[in-house]
Amino acid sequence: MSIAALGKIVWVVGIITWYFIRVPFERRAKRVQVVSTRRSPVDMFGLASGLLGLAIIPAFYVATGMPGAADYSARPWAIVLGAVIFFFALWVFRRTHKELGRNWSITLEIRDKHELISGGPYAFVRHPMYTSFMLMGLGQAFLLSNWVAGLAGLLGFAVLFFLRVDKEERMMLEIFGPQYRDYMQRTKRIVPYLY
Ligand SMILES: C[S@@+](CC[C@H](N)C(=O)[O-])C[C@H]1O[C@@H](n2cnc3c(N)ncnc32)[C@H](O)[C@@H]1O
Repeated sequence: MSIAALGKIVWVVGIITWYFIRVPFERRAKRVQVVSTRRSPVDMFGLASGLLGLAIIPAFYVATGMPGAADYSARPWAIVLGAVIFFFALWVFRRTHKELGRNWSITLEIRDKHELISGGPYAFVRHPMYTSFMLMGLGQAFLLSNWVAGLAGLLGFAVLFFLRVDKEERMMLEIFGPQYRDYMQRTKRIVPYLY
C-alpha cells in the first residue's frame, strides 16, 4: 500500500469516527426545546462551507482521486503527524460535546434552561469545538497529499468560524451578561493563551 493511500484510509476512519461521536448529540438536541434562535442564511452558508471543506471535498477526492493534477508526493512523517493531530481533534470534539450536553446546538440557538459551560475544555478556550474543527482541518492537510482536498478543511473551517464567532459571542453576552463577560476575560477564543 502506498503512503498516500494510507493517509486516505486514516482520514476515512477519522471522519467515520467523527460521525459516530456527533449522532447521539444530534438526536438528544432534538428533544430539548429551542427558546431563542439566531439561525440565518449567513450562518447556514458558514456551516455548508465547513461541511464542504472538512467532509465533501476530501470524500470526493478519496473516492475519485480528483483533482489528480493537485497531487504531490506523500511523506511518512506527514501521515503520522496528520493522524496524531486528527485523532487529538476527535478527542477534543468528543469532550466538548460531553461538556456542552443538552446545551449543544448545530447553529446559534439557546435551549430551554441553557447553562453557561466553563469547565473541561471550556476552561481553556471559549470555542473548543471550533478548535477541534481547526485541528481536523490541519490533520486533513497532512493526511491528504493533494493541495485542493488537503487544504479545503482549513478553508472551510475559517469561513465557518469567522462568519459565526462574533455573532455567537454577542448572543451569549445578551443571554448571560456579566457572567459571559467575566468568562471572556479569562479565556481566549480557540488557542489557549494566544487567540
Ligand atoms: C456548535 S456549538 C459550539 C460551541 C462553542 N462555540 C465551541 O466551539 O465549543 C454552538 C452553540 O453552543 C452554545 N454555546 C456556546 N458556548 C457555550 C458555553 N460556553 N456554554 C453553553 N453553551 C454554549 C450556543 O448556544 C451555540 O449556539
